[in-house]
Amino acid sequence: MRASLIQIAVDPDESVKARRQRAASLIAAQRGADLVVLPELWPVGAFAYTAFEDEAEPLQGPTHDIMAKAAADAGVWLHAGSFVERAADGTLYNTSLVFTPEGERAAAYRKIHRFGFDKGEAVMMGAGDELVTVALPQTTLGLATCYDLRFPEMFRGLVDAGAETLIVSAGWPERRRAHWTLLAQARAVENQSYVLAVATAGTHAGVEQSGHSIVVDPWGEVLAQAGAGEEVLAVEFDPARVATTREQFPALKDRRLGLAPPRL
Ligand SMILES: O=C(O)CCC(=O)C(=O)O
Repeated sequence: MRASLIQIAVDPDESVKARRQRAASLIAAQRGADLVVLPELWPVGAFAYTAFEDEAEPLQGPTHDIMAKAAADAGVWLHAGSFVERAADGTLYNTSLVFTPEGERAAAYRKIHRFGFDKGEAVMMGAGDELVTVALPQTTLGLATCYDLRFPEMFRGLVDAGAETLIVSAGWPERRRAHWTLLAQARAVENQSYVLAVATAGTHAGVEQSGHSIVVDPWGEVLAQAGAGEEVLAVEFDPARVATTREQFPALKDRRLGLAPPRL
Protein backbone atom coordinates (compact mmCIF):
# COMPACT_ATOMS: atom_id res chain seq x y z
CA MET A 1 0.00 0.00 0.00
CA ARG A 2 1.35 3.42 -0.93
CA ALA A 3 0.66 6.46 1.22
CA SER A 4 1.67 10.10 0.82
CA LEU A 5 1.72 12.39 3.87
CA ILE A 6 1.50 16.01 2.80
CA GLN A 7 3.39 18.08 5.36
CA ILE A 8 2.10 21.40 4.09
CA ALA A 9 3.51 24.68 5.45
CA VAL A 10 1.04 27.04 7.10
CA ASP A 11 2.38 30.57 6.90
CA PRO A 12 0.45 33.80 7.50
CA ASP A 13 1.51 35.36 4.19
CA GLU A 14 -0.57 32.85 2.21
CA SER A 15 -4.37 33.18 2.16
CA VAL A 16 -6.62 30.28 3.11
CA LYS A 17 -7.99 30.31 -0.43
CA ALA A 18 -4.52 30.09 -1.98
CA ARG A 19 -3.51 27.30 0.40
CA ARG A 20 -6.61 25.27 -0.51
CA GLN A 21 -5.62 25.47 -4.18
CA ARG A 22 -2.03 24.59 -3.37
CA ALA A 23 -3.15 21.58 -1.31
CA ALA A 24 -5.27 20.43 -4.25
CA SER A 25 -2.21 20.65 -6.55
CA LEU A 26 -0.09 18.70 -4.06
CA ILE A 27 -2.79 16.00 -3.94
CA ALA A 28 -2.97 15.90 -7.77
CA ALA A 29 0.75 15.10 -7.82
CA GLN A 30 0.12 11.98 -5.65
CA ARG A 31 -1.81 10.07 -8.35
CA GLY A 32 -0.76 6.42 -8.02
CA ALA A 33 -0.82 6.49 -4.19
CA ASP A 34 -3.55 4.53 -2.42
CA LEU A 35 -3.92 7.00 0.44
CA VAL A 36 -3.04 10.68 0.86
CA VAL A 37 -3.11 12.36 4.28
CA LEU A 38 -3.10 16.06 5.21
CA PRO A 39 -2.49 17.63 8.63
CA GLU A 40 -4.72 19.36 11.17
CA LEU A 41 -6.37 22.73 10.42
CA TRP A 42 -4.02 23.39 7.49
CA PRO A 43 -6.42 25.89 5.84
CA VAL A 44 -6.37 28.33 8.78
CA GLY A 45 -3.56 27.12 11.08
CA ALA A 46 -4.04 25.15 14.30
CA PHE A 47 -2.92 28.09 16.47
CA ALA A 48 -4.57 30.91 14.48
CA TYR A 49 -7.34 31.13 17.08
CA THR A 50 -8.33 34.68 16.14
CA ALA A 51 -9.19 33.49 12.62
CA PHE A 52 -11.31 30.49 13.65
CA GLU A 53 -14.64 32.39 13.68
CA ASP A 54 -14.06 34.09 10.33
CA GLU A 55 -12.77 31.00 8.56
CA ALA A 56 -15.33 28.53 9.94
CA GLU A 57 -17.19 26.60 7.24
CA PRO A 58 -20.19 24.29 7.17
CA LEU A 59 -19.38 20.58 6.90
CA GLN A 60 -19.97 20.76 3.18
CA GLY A 61 -18.18 24.06 2.57
CA PRO A 62 -15.26 25.12 0.34
CA THR A 63 -12.64 22.87 1.96
CA HIS A 64 -14.98 19.86 1.70
CA ASP A 65 -15.79 20.48 -1.96
CA ILE A 66 -12.22 21.21 -3.09
CA MET A 67 -10.92 18.14 -1.26
CA ALA A 68 -13.70 15.88 -2.65
CA LYS A 69 -12.75 16.96 -6.17
CA ALA A 70 -9.02 16.56 -5.46
CA ALA A 71 -9.60 12.97 -4.25
CA ALA A 72 -11.61 12.11 -7.35
CA ASP A 73 -9.18 13.83 -9.74
CA ALA A 74 -6.21 11.95 -8.26
CA GLY A 75 -8.17 8.71 -7.76
CA VAL A 76 -6.93 8.30 -4.17
CA TRP A 77 -8.40 7.73 -0.74
CA LEU A 78 -7.92 11.14 0.87
CA HIS A 79 -7.75 12.00 4.55
CA ALA A 80 -8.13 15.73 3.98
CA GLY A 81 -6.82 16.77 7.40
CA SER A 82 -9.12 19.01 9.42
CA PHE A 83 -10.82 22.39 9.08
CA VAL A 84 -12.89 24.63 11.37
CA GLU A 85 -16.45 23.37 11.03
CA ARG A 86 -19.43 25.50 12.06
CA ALA A 87 -22.28 23.15 12.95
CA ALA A 88 -25.93 24.07 12.36
CA ASP A 89 -26.28 25.22 16.00
CA GLY A 90 -23.25 27.54 15.63
CA THR A 91 -20.76 25.37 17.55
CA LEU A 92 -17.26 25.18 16.05
CA TYR A 93 -15.53 21.80 15.70
CA ASN A 94 -12.08 20.68 14.57
CA THR A 95 -13.35 18.28 11.90
CA SER A 96 -11.43 15.85 9.69
CA LEU A 97 -12.79 14.48 6.43
CA VAL A 98 -12.07 11.29 4.51
CA PHE A 99 -13.00 10.88 0.84
CA THR A 100 -13.13 7.82 -1.41
CA PRO A 101 -11.21 7.75 -4.73
CA GLU A 102 -14.55 8.67 -6.35
CA GLY A 103 -14.77 11.84 -4.26
CA GLU A 104 -17.56 10.64 -1.94
CA ARG A 105 -17.29 11.62 1.72
CA ALA A 106 -16.57 8.40 3.63
CA ALA A 107 -16.20 9.90 7.14
CA ALA A 108 -16.12 13.04 9.24
CA TYR A 109 -14.34 12.99 12.62
CA ARG A 110 -14.71 15.77 15.20
CA LYS A 111 -11.57 16.01 17.38
CA ILE A 112 -12.32 14.48 20.76
CA HIS A 113 -9.55 16.02 22.93
CA ARG A 114 -9.39 19.79 22.49
CA PHE A 115 -6.04 21.45 23.08
CA GLY A 116 -5.37 24.64 25.06
CA PHE A 117 -6.47 23.93 28.66
CA ASP A 118 -8.21 27.23 29.52
CA LYS A 119 -7.80 28.96 26.14
CA GLY A 120 -7.81 28.53 22.35
CA GLU A 121 -9.43 25.49 20.87
CA ALA A 122 -10.38 24.12 24.31
CA VAL A 123 -12.74 27.03 24.95
CA MET A 124 -13.64 27.99 21.37
CA MET A 125 -14.67 24.62 20.03
CA GLY A 126 -17.00 21.80 20.89
CA ALA A 127 -15.59 18.31 21.55
CA GLY A 128 -16.40 15.33 19.38
CA ASP A 129 -17.57 12.25 21.23
CA GLU A 130 -17.47 9.53 18.59
CA LEU A 131 -14.60 7.30 17.53
CA VAL A 132 -14.33 7.01 13.75
CA THR A 133 -12.89 4.16 11.69
CA VAL A 134 -12.88 3.91 7.89
CA ALA A 135 -12.60 0.58 6.06
CA LEU A 136 -10.37 0.82 2.98
CA PRO A 137 -9.86 -2.23 0.75
CA GLN A 138 -6.34 -2.75 2.20
CA THR A 139 -6.71 -1.70 5.87
CA THR A 140 -9.04 -0.08 8.37
CA LEU A 141 -8.11 3.44 9.41
CA GLY A 142 -8.65 4.82 12.92
CA LEU A 143 -8.82 8.62 13.01
CA ALA A 144 -7.19 10.91 15.55
CA THR A 145 -6.24 14.59 15.63
CA CYS A 146 -3.11 16.06 17.24
CA TYR A 147 -3.63 16.28 21.04
CA ASP A 148 -5.58 12.98 20.81
CA LEU A 149 -2.13 11.39 20.45
CA ARG A 150 -1.63 11.81 24.21
CA PHE A 151 -4.67 9.68 25.13
CA PRO A 152 -3.85 5.96 24.71
CA GLU A 153 -7.32 4.81 25.73
CA MET A 154 -8.74 6.49 22.64
CA PHE A 155 -6.39 4.51 20.40
CA ARG A 156 -7.28 1.27 22.19
CA GLY A 157 -10.91 2.12 21.49
CA LEU A 158 -10.08 2.51 17.80
CA VAL A 159 -8.25 -0.83 17.77
CA ASP A 160 -11.21 -2.50 19.50
CA ALA A 161 -13.36 -1.06 16.69
CA GLY A 162 -11.12 -2.74 14.08
CA ALA A 163 -8.47 -0.10 13.30
CA GLU A 164 -5.15 -1.37 11.92
CA THR A 165 -3.69 1.89 10.62
CA LEU A 166 -3.90 4.84 12.99
CA ILE A 167 -3.97 8.25 11.36
CA VAL A 168 -2.83 11.25 13.39
CA SER A 169 -3.45 14.55 11.65
CA ALA A 170 -1.68 17.30 13.57
CA GLY A 171 -0.43 20.85 13.91
CA TRP A 172 2.21 20.00 16.51
CA PRO A 173 4.53 22.66 17.98
CA GLU A 174 8.27 22.27 17.42
CA ARG A 175 8.79 22.84 21.17
CA ARG A 176 7.34 19.39 21.93
CA ARG A 177 8.69 17.50 18.92
CA ALA A 178 10.35 14.85 21.11
CA HIS A 179 6.89 13.93 22.47
CA TRP A 180 5.52 13.68 18.91
CA THR A 181 8.03 11.04 17.81
CA LEU A 182 7.94 9.14 21.10
CA LEU A 183 4.14 9.01 21.30
CA ALA A 184 3.73 8.01 17.64
CA GLN A 185 6.05 5.04 18.26
CA ALA A 186 4.31 4.20 21.55
CA ARG A 187 0.85 4.17 19.94
CA ALA A 188 2.19 1.87 17.19
CA VAL A 189 3.87 -0.58 19.58
CA GLU A 190 1.09 -0.80 22.17
CA ASN A 191 -1.62 -1.16 19.53
CA GLN A 192 0.40 -3.32 17.11
CA SER A 193 -0.75 -1.01 14.34
CA TYR A 194 0.73 1.25 11.72
CA VAL A 195 0.80 4.92 12.71
CA LEU A 196 0.74 7.53 9.96
CA ALA A 197 1.20 10.89 11.69
CA VAL A 198 1.32 14.05 9.60
CA ALA A 199 2.09 17.50 11.00
CA THR A 200 2.25 20.96 9.46
CA ALA A 201 5.44 22.89 8.69
CA GLY A 202 5.99 26.66 8.87
CA THR A 203 5.24 29.20 11.60
CA HIS A 204 1.85 30.80 12.22
CA ALA A 205 0.47 32.81 15.14
CA GLY A 206 4.03 32.82 16.49
CA VAL A 207 4.10 29.04 16.90
CA GLU A 208 6.80 27.18 15.02
CA GLN A 209 5.41 23.90 13.74
CA SER A 210 7.28 20.64 14.20
CA GLY A 211 7.08 19.04 10.78
CA HIS A 212 8.78 15.62 11.14
CA SER A 213 5.73 13.68 9.99
CA ILE A 214 6.33 10.03 10.73
CA VAL A 215 5.28 6.54 9.66
CA VAL A 216 5.77 3.76 12.22
CA ASP A 217 5.17 0.04 11.65
CA PRO A 218 3.37 -2.32 14.08
CA TRP A 219 6.73 -3.30 15.63
CA GLY A 220 7.51 0.32 16.43
CA GLU A 221 10.12 0.77 13.71
CA VAL A 222 10.17 4.16 11.99
CA LEU A 223 9.63 3.50 8.27
CA ALA A 224 10.05 7.13 7.25
CA GLN A 225 10.27 10.56 8.82
CA ALA A 226 10.14 13.99 7.21
CA GLY A 227 12.33 16.97 7.98
CA ALA A 228 11.15 20.33 9.30
CA GLY A 229 9.97 22.06 6.11
CA GLU A 230 7.20 21.50 3.61
CA GLU A 231 7.55 18.00 2.18
CA VAL A 232 5.59 15.05 0.87
CA LEU A 233 6.56 11.90 2.75
CA ALA A 234 5.84 8.92 0.50
CA VAL A 235 5.94 5.39 1.96
CA GLU A 236 5.07 1.89 0.93
CA PHE A 237 3.90 -0.52 3.62
CA ASP A 238 2.33 -3.95 3.95
CA PRO A 239 -0.98 -3.80 5.86
CA ALA A 240 -0.88 -7.60 6.37
CA ARG A 241 1.95 -7.07 8.92
CA VAL A 242 -0.63 -5.92 11.46
CA ALA A 243 -2.24 -9.37 11.54
CA THR A 244 1.09 -11.22 11.57
CA THR A 245 2.47 -9.03 14.37
CA ARG A 246 -0.68 -9.56 16.43
CA GLU A 247 -0.53 -13.32 15.83
CA GLN A 248 3.18 -13.77 16.51
CA PHE A 249 3.30 -11.53 19.60
CA PRO A 250 -0.31 -11.65 20.87
CA ALA A 251 0.02 -9.08 23.67
CA LEU A 252 -3.34 -7.51 22.84
CA LYS A 253 -4.95 -10.81 23.88
CA ASP A 254 -3.40 -10.53 27.37
CA ARG A 255 -5.30 -7.40 28.32
CA ARG A 256 -6.92 -7.51 31.78
CA LEU A 257 -10.04 -5.41 31.75
CA GLY A 258 -12.24 -4.58 34.74
CA LEU A 259 -9.51 -4.83 37.41
CA ALA A 260 -10.58 -4.19 40.98
CA PRO A 261 -9.58 -0.77 42.42
CA PRO A 262 -6.89 -0.74 45.17
CA ARG A 263 -8.13 -1.59 48.66
CA LEU A 264 -7.91 1.40 51.01
O1 LIG B 1 -0.13 17.91 22.74
C1 LIG B 1 0.62 18.73 22.22
O2 LIG B 1 1.76 18.94 22.64
C2 LIG B 1 0.20 19.50 21.00
C3 LIG B 1 -1.29 19.47 20.81
C4 LIG B 1 -1.75 20.47 19.82
O3 LIG B 1 -1.01 21.34 19.42
C5 LIG B 1 -3.11 20.41 19.29
O4 LIG B 1 -3.86 19.48 19.59
O5 LIG B 1 -3.48 21.32 18.51
